[in-house]
Amino acid sequence: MASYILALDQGTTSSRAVLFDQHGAMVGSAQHPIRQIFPQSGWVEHDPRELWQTQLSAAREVLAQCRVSASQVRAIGVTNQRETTVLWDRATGLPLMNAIVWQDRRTADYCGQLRELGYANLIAEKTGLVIDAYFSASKLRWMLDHVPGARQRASRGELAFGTVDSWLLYKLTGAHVTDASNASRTMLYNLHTQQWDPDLLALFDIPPSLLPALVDSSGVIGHSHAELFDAAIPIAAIAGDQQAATFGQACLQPGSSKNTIGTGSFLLMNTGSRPPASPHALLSTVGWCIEGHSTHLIEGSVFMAGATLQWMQQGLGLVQEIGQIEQLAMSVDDADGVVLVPAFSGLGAPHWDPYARGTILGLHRGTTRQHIARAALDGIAYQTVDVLRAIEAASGIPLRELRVDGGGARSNLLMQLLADALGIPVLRPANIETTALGIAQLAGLGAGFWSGLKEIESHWQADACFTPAISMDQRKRALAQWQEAVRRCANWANH
Ligand SMILES: Nc1ncnc2c1ncn2[C@@H]1O[C@H](COP(=O)(O)OP(=O)(O)O)[C@@H](O)[C@H]1O
Ligand SMILES: O=P(O)(O)OC[C@H](O)CO
Repeated sequence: MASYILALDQGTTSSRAVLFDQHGAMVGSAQHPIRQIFPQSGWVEHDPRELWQTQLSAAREVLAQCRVSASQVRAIGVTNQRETTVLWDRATGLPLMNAIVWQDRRTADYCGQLRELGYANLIAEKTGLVIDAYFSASKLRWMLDHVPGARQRASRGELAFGTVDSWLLYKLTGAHVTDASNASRTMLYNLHTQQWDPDLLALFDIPPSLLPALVDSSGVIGHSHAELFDAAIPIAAIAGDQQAATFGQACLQPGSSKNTIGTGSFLLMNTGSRPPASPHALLSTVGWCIEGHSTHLIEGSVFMAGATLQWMQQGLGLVQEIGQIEQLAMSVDDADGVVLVPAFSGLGAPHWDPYARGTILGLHRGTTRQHIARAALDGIAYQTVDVLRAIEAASGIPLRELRVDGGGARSNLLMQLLADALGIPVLRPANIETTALGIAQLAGLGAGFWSGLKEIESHWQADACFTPAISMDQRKRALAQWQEAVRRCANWANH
């Protein structure tokens, strides 16, 4: 009887379940969208119960659709939007409030105070992170300070904190665990000791009893509750979605890199068995931890990429379907001087400005929605250039090509604009669900379904290669205009 690996990919905009066969080929998938809750400007929340219910429904659906029984599933791997913070009651399993999503900026002022108090070097040295509202620590502190009674209950050991992986693992198995790839995004994990850091817990005023236990990214962690599927299934991997995508893109050697264009855009380079010495304005993060050995990555995180197109569809009502933005943008030769900086949630790497806001410059009477659509795609590409240049400077390794995946990789025009802006070839794999593939591979390795990295690498196949088609001069001019636009949107929310 054939057997399979089931990947659960809880992303920012949807919960997906993808089934893979013995060859690493996708045999089916199911997906449910997630409600985005915006209580105030700069705040973004998800309902944790919805994250779980949509994830469970997607898992059940893909099994039913493919007529695969739970006993045929050798292992489940869980991957997730990172940093997003959940706080729940250990006794009832109920969340105390909505999850605070990674894009949420409510703790920007508190993070600014930490920077002013001179904690930037200490935090960078211990965690590899830049002080920013992006990470979980300040979000968890906010919850403890704002949910009535939470701090007292936390100090009595009644509450549990987790990123979305922990929350899903808790619902699947009852265990309260996370792995180093997710822990390294909390700002509470020490990259060098590979443990939660007591000094940081004290700094953020977080009781250690809230924290999940640390487990390997690959290896059997537990089994799903029998009543969830028609048999208990081993859970054999956990990893943050960007790290899983790096694995799924077969970036297994130092120097290899990928960019995922989903809600945000995340460029990661493998730096081997040690954290990079000086990540500059980038992040040093754990890729995956197998048998206690961590592989490290350097990362540039951009907060709004594909989400810019969602805003154009849902916020502006410019198009019915996101795919139509590409058609609009293709009907003009260029953006005709319009530049769109998608700083809707501030700017991440390498600018780190929580008070920057989205900007459209260069409008004139002849500007059409086609030009604005084109400028939106350009803006997604130019943000990647800023990050790629910073990664090259930090690592000393010039990139010769870039592997790209995520929902944005569906757009051929965006892939071409990216190659034009970067000046290097952009490779799109046959399976752009590389996040799901990567976590399936980690689970397959952990459950002994696949023999090792050699077999895993053979799963990667190219679908298309986009090569730069503009001159160096054109690129230079476009990027200079972009840099100027970024400068002008800086600190906008404080004006
Ligand atoms: N045809 C398309 N062209 C460009 N972008 C697209 C297209 N289809 C989807 N997207 C973008 O992909 C993003 C979703 O990608 P996905 O990898 O599913 O993200 P996430 O994991 O963050 O939920 C959306 O923000 C959407 O704008
Ligand atoms: O849900 P995604 O794919 O946009 O990924 C979100 C990132 O993990 C945030 O750090």
